[in-house]
Amino acid sequence: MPMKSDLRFSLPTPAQCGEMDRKASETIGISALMDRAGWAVAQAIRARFAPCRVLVLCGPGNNGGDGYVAARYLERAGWSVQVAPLAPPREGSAAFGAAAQYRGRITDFAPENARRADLVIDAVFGAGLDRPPAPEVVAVLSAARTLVAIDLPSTVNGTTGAALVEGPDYRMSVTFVRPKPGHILYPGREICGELICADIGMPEVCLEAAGPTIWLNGPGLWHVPAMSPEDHKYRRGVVSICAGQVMPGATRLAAAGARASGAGLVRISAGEGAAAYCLGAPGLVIDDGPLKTLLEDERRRVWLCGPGLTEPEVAASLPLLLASERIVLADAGALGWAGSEPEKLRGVSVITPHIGEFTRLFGAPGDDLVAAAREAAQRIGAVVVLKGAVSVIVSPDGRVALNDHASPALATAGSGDTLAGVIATMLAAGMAPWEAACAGVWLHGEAGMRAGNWPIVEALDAHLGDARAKAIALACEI
Ligand SMILES: NC(=O)C1=CN([C@@H]2O[C@H](COP(=O)(O)OP(=O)(O)OC[C@H]3O[C@@H](n4cnc5c(N)ncnc54)[C@H](O)[C@@H]3O)[C@@H](O)[C@H]2O)[C@@H](O)CC1
Ligand SMILES: [K+]
Repeated sequence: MPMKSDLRFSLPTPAQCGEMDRKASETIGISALMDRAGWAVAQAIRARFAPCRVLVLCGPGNNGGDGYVAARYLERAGWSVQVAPLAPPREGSAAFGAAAQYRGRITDFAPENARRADLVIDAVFGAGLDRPPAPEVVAVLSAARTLVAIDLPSTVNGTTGAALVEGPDYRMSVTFVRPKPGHILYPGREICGELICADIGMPEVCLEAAGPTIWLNGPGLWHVPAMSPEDHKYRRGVVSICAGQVMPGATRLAAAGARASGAGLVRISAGEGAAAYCLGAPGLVIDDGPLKTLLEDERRRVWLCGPGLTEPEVAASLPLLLASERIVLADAGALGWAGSEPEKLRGVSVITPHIGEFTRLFGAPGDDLVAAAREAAQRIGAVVVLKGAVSVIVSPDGRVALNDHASPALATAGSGDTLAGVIATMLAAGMAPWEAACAGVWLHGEAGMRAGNWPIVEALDAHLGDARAKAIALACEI
């Protein structure tokens, strides 16, 4: 069973929102929530636009109901408003009540009306969108000069962020209670424009009843250990890294990332290649002994295997690490070594593939990254960090964190090696694998945001300590 995490980080799917609405209908009532939702939309628009001619496109469901309410409040504020219904709401529904309360102008659901308006509000479909909208709907949306979505654009899958059809981009989307995964994941994120999440007083029990399993990554969802007067290097944690002879740079970057994010001690297991590392950073310990002997030291629990390793080098190390039941983070060369047989990675704690590595291991993920990463995590029993502009961090128990705390500055060679080092440090500090991976991805993103314009990968290290301090401070505030 997925563990319950803090609801403030939750990203309920549209299906879970349906569950939340059902629970809400037993307590606060949908009409009250709809009134607050429509009011929040009108407020967000009034705060960002000067009074202008508004057309509200209303669908048959509750999303349309929110549209009628927003129309009523904008009209009350003196704006020029028209509503274009796609289809009438079901009699007796909350949306039916909202439509009845709107007594303003009604017009046809037609492209020419959208073209004439200064601002078009899309209240056609929201969480209930369950198939691609008809071409007539897309034609009307596409005719708009400026579009604002209520909850979600009527073209975007709220669970996956996939565009169900090619459609227009929005200036802003106003959602309620919590963002949905489709607001965070690409391309939905880009289509939505500015995202506003309005508090409409949804009782927390309703959100809890929805049973969210997807979370927005951030401090408070996990806690990174702070510095303590009782610290010593083994308490902070030892990170051991398998090193190769051909590409020492990747190993060194991972080692530097591990040290800069607060590891107590970083050791490089270099075997016959030790000479290549001995002249590197003086704070590193280089081991030239056989791996088997190094594994006799029980304090060396956490191992990073993959950055800079050839497949034979992985073959000579990873099976030994797994046999000795170490906490292993597998990346880069280790993923290549597994090829299209991900089961070879069973026993590792965390893997960190980018989309190309993921595809080689598990096949193309398709439109639903979360579902694909979940399946992968279950298949190998390890945390999967699917790296991208929004990284997807999945535990085998089904918990998912979406990380949008990142910067395009991270899209540079070696950045993944640094990340692997940071996650290894979090594991060495005693964090559980999913939490460690979430924390590592966030710290790496924070360092990227602090590193300024076009940083080289080594520049990230200078910001990892401050990133960790910020994560600790933020988690205390929450
Ligand atoms: N979750 C919340 O906290 C709240 C949600 N509210 C609103 O309720 C919305 C969800 O309402 P509903 O569940 O009624 O769903 P929608 O209003 O999104 O759409 C439902 C209807 O559209 C039909 N439909 C879906 N896709 C279609 C397509 N491509 N072509 C034609 N018909 C299609 C469905 O069969 C259904 O009849 C949210 O998006 C939000 O705007 C608010 O009213 C109040 C609070
Ligand atoms: K909508």
